[in-house]
Amino acid sequence: MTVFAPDDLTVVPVSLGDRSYEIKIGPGVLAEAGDAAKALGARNVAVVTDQTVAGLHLEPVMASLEAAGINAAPIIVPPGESTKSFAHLEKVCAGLLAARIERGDLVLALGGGVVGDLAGFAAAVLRRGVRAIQAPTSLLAQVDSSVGGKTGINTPVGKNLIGSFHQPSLVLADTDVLDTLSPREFRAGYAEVVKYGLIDDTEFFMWLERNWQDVFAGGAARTRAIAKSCASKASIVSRDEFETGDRALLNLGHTFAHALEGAVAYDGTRLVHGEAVAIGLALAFRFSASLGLVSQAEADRVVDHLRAVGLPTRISDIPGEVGNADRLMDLMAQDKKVKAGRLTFILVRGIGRSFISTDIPPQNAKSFLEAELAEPVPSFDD
Ligand SMILES: NC(=O)c1ccc[n+]([C@@H]2O[C@H](COP(=O)([O-])OP(=O)(O)OC[C@H]3O[C@@H](n4cnc5c(N)ncnc54)[C@H](O)[C@@H]3O)[C@@H](O)[C@H]2O)c1
Ligand SMILES: O=C(O)C(=O)C[C@@H](O)[C@H](O)[C@H](O)COP(=O)(O)O
Ligand SMILES: [Zn+2]
Repeated sequence: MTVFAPDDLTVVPVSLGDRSYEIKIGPGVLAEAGDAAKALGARNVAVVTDQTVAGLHLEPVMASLEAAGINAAPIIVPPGESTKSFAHLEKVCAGLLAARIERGDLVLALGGGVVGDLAGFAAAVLRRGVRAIQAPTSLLAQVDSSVGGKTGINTPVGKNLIGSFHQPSLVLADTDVLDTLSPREFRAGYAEVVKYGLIDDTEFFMWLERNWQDVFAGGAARTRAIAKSCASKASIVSRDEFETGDRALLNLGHTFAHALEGAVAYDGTRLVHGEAVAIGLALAFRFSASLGLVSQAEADRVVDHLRAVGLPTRISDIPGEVGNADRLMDLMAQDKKVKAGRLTFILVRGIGRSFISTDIPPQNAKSFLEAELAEPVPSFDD
């Protein structure tokens, strides 16, 4: 259920019993940070952010907290995927302890998914758990990573392998801050928006095909896409918080995507998460087509949409070497959906018709990847 409140504010509830919370979406909602932290009973708030976001959006958040009588301490990390590491987790935890963040206090994650995952995980383990507010500043974080409580860091053998489920107490998605996001990062976030249509909402995918330019331009269509994405995620998370079933559908494209991110050693100059997801979505559709589950025409339609917005859809779109099929299979073997050594894939019978499959022989996946890697493909914007 999405509640449309006055003054352009959209509120999406996440129903999780005593861990329920609201996602507030709209222009200027970050100004509520101080009152929200006060209402949650915090005296001290540590604002974890990255250097880029700090330079653009930290000051008004600090001012809002201070105006509400809260002691606010910034903790600033370098931008980029390599910050989701043990080394930076240690630094953030040291900063939280130095700021004397107590169990009744709050960690406020101001940034993209990297800051959200890292700060959320630090909050989960600090003093065995303090509360967090997610204040997502990238499109990807507003439509996905700030919602649902997955937090964590990467390791050299795989993405997000160390982490915890730790739901935020509130999500403040300020649509104004997206104006400073780079076109590349906005596009990358859009891949996770498309994902919701592909999982179980054909209508939404068709709406995106018609309206993506308006979503990119900003205004009502963008807010609608963010709210719709949050509502989709909230619905799945509410029925399967700990991914024992349906929540795995949110991983559509991710078995491949995470292996590709690992293969480039989380080098964001070559590949950022949303781009990996775009390639992963295309691979999931082509893999499903190769298994006879979906028509090639339907797979092409998805690829056409991703390419129309400027997203990559092939492994060869990643600059430089990514390694061979064996390397990618090794990385996929560390996927958290592996059960008794068997890979789980999210496959599709159509657009909006995804399902969880645990019975794909590994040889099929390897042959598929070999074929994809052998494909001679000219250029990214082909
Ligand atoms: N927890 C989850 O459920 C979940 C879901 C999806 C993705 N993720 C994780 O999220 C991460 C990707 O998140 P991301 O795409 O936001 O990457 P990110 O956090 O690296 O942000 C992307 C870039 O945009 C910059 N940025 C962020 N907001 C900005 C703004 N308003 N203006 C200007 N620059 C801004 C950042 O400094 C960074 O350089 C990955 O680690 C991925 O694994 C987690
Ligand atoms: O929230 C989820 O569940 C997701 O799968 C969302 C994904 O977009 C996200 O990238 C998530 O971090 C992947 O989860 P993981 O468990 O495969 O690390
Ligand atoms: Zn993702």
